[in-house]
Amino acid sequence: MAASASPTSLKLSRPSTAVSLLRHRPLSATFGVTSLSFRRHRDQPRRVVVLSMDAKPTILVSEKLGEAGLNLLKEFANVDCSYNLSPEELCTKISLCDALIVRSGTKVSREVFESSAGRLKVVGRAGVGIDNVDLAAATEHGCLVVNAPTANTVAAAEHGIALLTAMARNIAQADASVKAGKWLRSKYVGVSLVGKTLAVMGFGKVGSEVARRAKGLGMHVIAHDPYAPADRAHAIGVELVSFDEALATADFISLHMPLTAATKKVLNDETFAKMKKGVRIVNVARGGVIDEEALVKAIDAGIVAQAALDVFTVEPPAKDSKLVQNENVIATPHLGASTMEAQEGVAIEIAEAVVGALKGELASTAVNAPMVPAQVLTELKPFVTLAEKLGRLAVQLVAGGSGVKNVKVTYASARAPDDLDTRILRAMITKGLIEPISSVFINLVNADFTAKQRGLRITEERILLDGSPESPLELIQVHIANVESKFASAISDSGEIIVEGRVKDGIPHLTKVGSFEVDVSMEGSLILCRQVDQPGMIGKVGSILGEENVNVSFMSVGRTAPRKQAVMAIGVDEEPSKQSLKRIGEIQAVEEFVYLKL
Ligand SMILES: NC(=O)C1=CN([C@@H]2O[C@H](COP(=O)(O)OP(=O)(O)OC[C@H]3O[C@@H](n4cnc5c(N)ncnc54)[C@H](O)[C@@H]3O)[C@@H](O)[C@H]2O)C=CC1
Ligand SMILES: O=C(O)C(=O)COP(=O)(O)O
Repeated sequence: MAASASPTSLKLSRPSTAVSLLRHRPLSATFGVTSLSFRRHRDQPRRVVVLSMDAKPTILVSEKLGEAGLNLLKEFANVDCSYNLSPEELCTKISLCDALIVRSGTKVSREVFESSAGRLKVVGRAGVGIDNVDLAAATEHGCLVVNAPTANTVAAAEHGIALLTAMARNIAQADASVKAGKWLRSKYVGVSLVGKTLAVMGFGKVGSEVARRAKGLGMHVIAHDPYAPADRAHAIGVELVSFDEALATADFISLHMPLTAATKKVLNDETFAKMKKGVRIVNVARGGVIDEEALVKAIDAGIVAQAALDVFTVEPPAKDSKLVQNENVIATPHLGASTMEAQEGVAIEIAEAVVGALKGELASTAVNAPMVPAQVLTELKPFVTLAEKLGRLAVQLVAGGSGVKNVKVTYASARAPDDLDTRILRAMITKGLIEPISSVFINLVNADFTAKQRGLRITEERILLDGSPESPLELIQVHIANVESKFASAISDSGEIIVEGRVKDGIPHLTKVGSFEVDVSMEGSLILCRQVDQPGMIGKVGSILGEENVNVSFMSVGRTAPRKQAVMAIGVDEEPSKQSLKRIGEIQAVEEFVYLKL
């Protein structure tokens, strides 16, 4: 059945409200001001609708944070600074918090997310390493994790260099002996750095700053990092080498990789055996990248001459730790990021990221969600709303009992597929598909995970259109296969439920249902009626709704041919009573109808 090309439509005028990508529920004071105008209801006064106005969010800060960051947080939220909480105390408090800010000393375990019972929306790590946060659990609970990846880079690099030089010249041991009244000049003869080879393991932000500084000390610097671009290394005169080559040639090894499954205990019995005898090791990364027992053995065997450690597998390490007590080891209590400057920097960086995330903005330092540049997000914003509404509408068209398993999303755009980032759109369609039929809250963080968990397979298809790619997208279609519909006209010729939408003047519009073309703004709620096309239908439906003061915001009729079948789409601001819907269904020409909440 072919539908007519141009649906008839009446007028709408309505500003769009803010798009929330990350929030579960409205959080801070959110004012949505809606002014409606519609020809058929000219006598109605303009209205201002306050959508919601909730209390301030609560942010728990569980470790010391710089003052400037705290002040930023306090402008927006209630801030609870509670340090040294036990795991049980943290789990108890967290159910009353919308955000949690930690450093390396707080374990944000699965239990923390479970105890939050859905309230915790963002965990901010005031620093780089997120190995103390259970990322999988965060994602499963739809909780965004953000970090502050840049503000402590220089501090960590400077600490690495401080440990390197202190170790080479026995500064810590010599200082302790002078304070103990000794004067052991021949015992503390050190080694020179100039001309020695330093292997930087992990050539990221800290690693490359260490390399730059070590070159300034006259060292020959090599680096191992399977993911670092060679040109970045060449630019500062560093050669990238294999792991084994780094171990075999280094006089000093400085560790700067994250702690991951791949880097856990990467220095172990086997790898110590590959090192040059007398090598010296600096670790400002994470204790877990070294097998600490193996390090003690390697020191005892003379393979490792000295080690300078800022980080430990368990922090603080045991008082009688053989490693810490070894006279060839110098240790600091995880001080890499602890400069006044770095702490003010990370505090501001994390406060901005957490406040932004609580406002529903996308964070550029998100660890478990797509990072989308601000200008791409601005462009996609109306399509984000459209995507969610299409998903919401499509799933409500499915007849009860038939499970949605296969959804295809088609994006038609004149932009090259690589220029269109659909991750947010897919997440919002998923949100629209799942939320109306479950109690789960979906956001950008947990959308893919939740879809997979529910056996919902979402495939995406791009259609490349001719023409000017001014807008990122022309239209989005959502197809649901292998289901029955409670509105048979929503099933297209291909046997799937199809809904299609476009953005017009910044407002999402429904432009197709099944094979019928309509044009109705997707705000408020929607009544879809299939009827025999005949005069007076709009009036009949309109007056039933008008009788109970239900405001019609938009009407559109898509028909196969004059006086044949037509689908009428009616946008309403208020929910009509069951009685009114029944009366619409009883209009003689109406063959089927459905009421949908957008
Ligand atoms: N002690 C302290 O207070 C501080 C410690 N850190 C730690 O320093 C480390 C580095 O931090 P950033 O440089 O900011 O991170 P980054 O992400 O900029 O750099 C990490 C680098 O490690 C590389 N890498 C990943 N797997 C590797 C592997 N198997 N072998 C070699 N390289 C690998 C990555 O490609 C990346 O280039 C992290 O573990 C971080 O937690 C950072 C700041 C302060
Ligand atoms: O940023 C990092 O990765 C750090 O290790 C710094 O840890 P901290 O914030 O000082 O507990």
